[in-house]
Amino acid sequence: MLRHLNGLAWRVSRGATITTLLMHIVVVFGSAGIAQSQRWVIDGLRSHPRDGGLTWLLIPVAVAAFAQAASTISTRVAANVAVGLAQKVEVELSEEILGHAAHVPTIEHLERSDYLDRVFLAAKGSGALASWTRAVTATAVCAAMLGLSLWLLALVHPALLLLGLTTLPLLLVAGRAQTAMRRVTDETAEVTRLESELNALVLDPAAAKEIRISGAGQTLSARADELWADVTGAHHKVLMKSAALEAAGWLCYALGLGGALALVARQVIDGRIGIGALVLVVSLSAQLRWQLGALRENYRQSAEAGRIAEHYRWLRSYAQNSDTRELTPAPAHLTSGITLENITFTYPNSDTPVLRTISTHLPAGSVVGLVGINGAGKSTLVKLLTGLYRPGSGRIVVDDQPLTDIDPHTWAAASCGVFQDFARLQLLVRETIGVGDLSALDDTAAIDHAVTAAGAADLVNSLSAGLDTQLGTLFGGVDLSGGQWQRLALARGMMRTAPLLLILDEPTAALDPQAEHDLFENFARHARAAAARTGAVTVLVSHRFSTVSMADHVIVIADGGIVESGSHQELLDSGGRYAELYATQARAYQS
Ligand SMILES: Nc1ncnc2c1ncn2[C@@H]1O[C@H](COP(=O)(O)OP(=O)(O)OP(=O)(O)O)[C@@H](O)[C@H]1O
Repeated sequence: MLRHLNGLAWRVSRGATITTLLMHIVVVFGSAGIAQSQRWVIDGLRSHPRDGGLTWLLIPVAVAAFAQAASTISTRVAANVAVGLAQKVEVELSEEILGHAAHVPTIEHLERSDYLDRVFLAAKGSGALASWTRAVTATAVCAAMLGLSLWLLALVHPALLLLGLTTLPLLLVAGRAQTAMRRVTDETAEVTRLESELNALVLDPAAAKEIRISGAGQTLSARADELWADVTGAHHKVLMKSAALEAAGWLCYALGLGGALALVARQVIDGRIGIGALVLVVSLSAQLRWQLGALRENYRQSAEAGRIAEHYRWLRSYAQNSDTRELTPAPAHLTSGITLENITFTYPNSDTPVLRTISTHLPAGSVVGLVGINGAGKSTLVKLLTGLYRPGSGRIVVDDQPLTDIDPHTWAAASCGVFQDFARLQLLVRETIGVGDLSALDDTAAIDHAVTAAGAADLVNSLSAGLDTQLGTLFGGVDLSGGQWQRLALARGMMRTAPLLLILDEPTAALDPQAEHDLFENFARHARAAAARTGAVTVLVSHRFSTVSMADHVIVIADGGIVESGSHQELLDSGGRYAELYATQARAYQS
């Protein structure tokens, strides 16, 4: 991972990478130079006669001034350049993290809290991760400065090396504190996510209506505050414990330092070493304290980045593992159609199967209606067909090829659809429609065609800047009614002109009956054109029988299985579940 980050840093700015490295080397030798030159000056004062001139002072003073200037300037330059470099690396890393999250073709992981925790921690920590190289280099620099200081001390008296030992407890404590903090951060990730979600909900304009009317805003805020108090409470406990251990570590170091100063003072009094050595030890002791603090802090940052790197690696391997097999692209045409063989499915966060045994054939070029009461599993079946979820058992076969052998990205590119929980993309109108087929994002003619097919031409023409109108109030654009947003979602779903699978999952729920009728006629034309070109299968989920009756073939789902199938008329004639649902709806319309 560190190699990957170094590679990223090198790619985004070679100059900054080299400058940081050189500046760090100057810092290491600069600090040792300062201490050593002080010793030369003091010892020189004793050994040179007072009336013998001061030319001997020139070299040590020049070394001291140069070392001081070089060390200070290099520290500043290294810090500033490293921050700029880390920011650039962070941008690249954030893109990679979102790329890994988007690369997974299914969506079941988005409902797994362990996955979401990892994404949350990796995305939140991308700054720390981007600074990993800097933190590791700074740790190495501090360790080198510490080593150099200890070496200079050993030159005064070998016993002073023991001062190095007294720094160990402090370093051990830093490692322990880091491990404890990592554990508590990972353990509280889900609660932290929930707290952010609650706060976001209070500010979300879409949820604002219900929250204001129900007066739940304060309750949600209070709940978020409670969760935050839990998270900070857990962190606080670890911090307090670490602070106590750290204080013990510093005490150990202070005792060592006191002993070292006493030893050197004794040597000076006995005339075994010069007073310059005492000054050197005092100067190095001050530096040691600073070096230790910096070592500890940089180590903490390195360890923190290492923790984030673990989540990042997990995400990367999760995204890569999802397509390790040899896969073939989706076919250009369907000849036989799509077959479902003994499909079962249970959501990852549930124990109750939604689909028990689904076996059926959806012929190429046909329009298939899916019918069933709320919660019967219609949308779930649609998600399995589009490859957003994988069946628990059984298989989906496209012509004669199992769907699991088809590259999911090409299958997604061969599918288009409109779902009941369609997205309200707050972009320009042309973008919110154009993302339905990224290759045609800049193709105004294709977008106009989709707009007309979805019956959204009047809507687009009524907007002040037409296709270039900004949508949504988040960015000062216009807001639309539910039905108008839905029409744009429909236009988006119609951008792909040669799909193999067209999905309409209750696409017209927000439209009035006349609008629905017009829309379905338009859509049927689109579906027939696609069927003639590619043998596309159209799956239509609707509660409105006037719409379902236009399908070639209707499948009734109940209790996790298919209870009836046939044409609209056949099902009415058989007097089964479909006829019963139809009669209930007809009565409701009459009354
Ligand atoms: N992400 C999910 N995690 C767990 N359970 C889910 C999830 N999505 C749906 N379910 C459950 O699966 C069952 C089938 O849901 P599905 O959305 O497929 O029904 P549906 O037939 O499309 O219903 P509706 O007509 O209301 O749209 C329901 O009991 C629902 O609660």
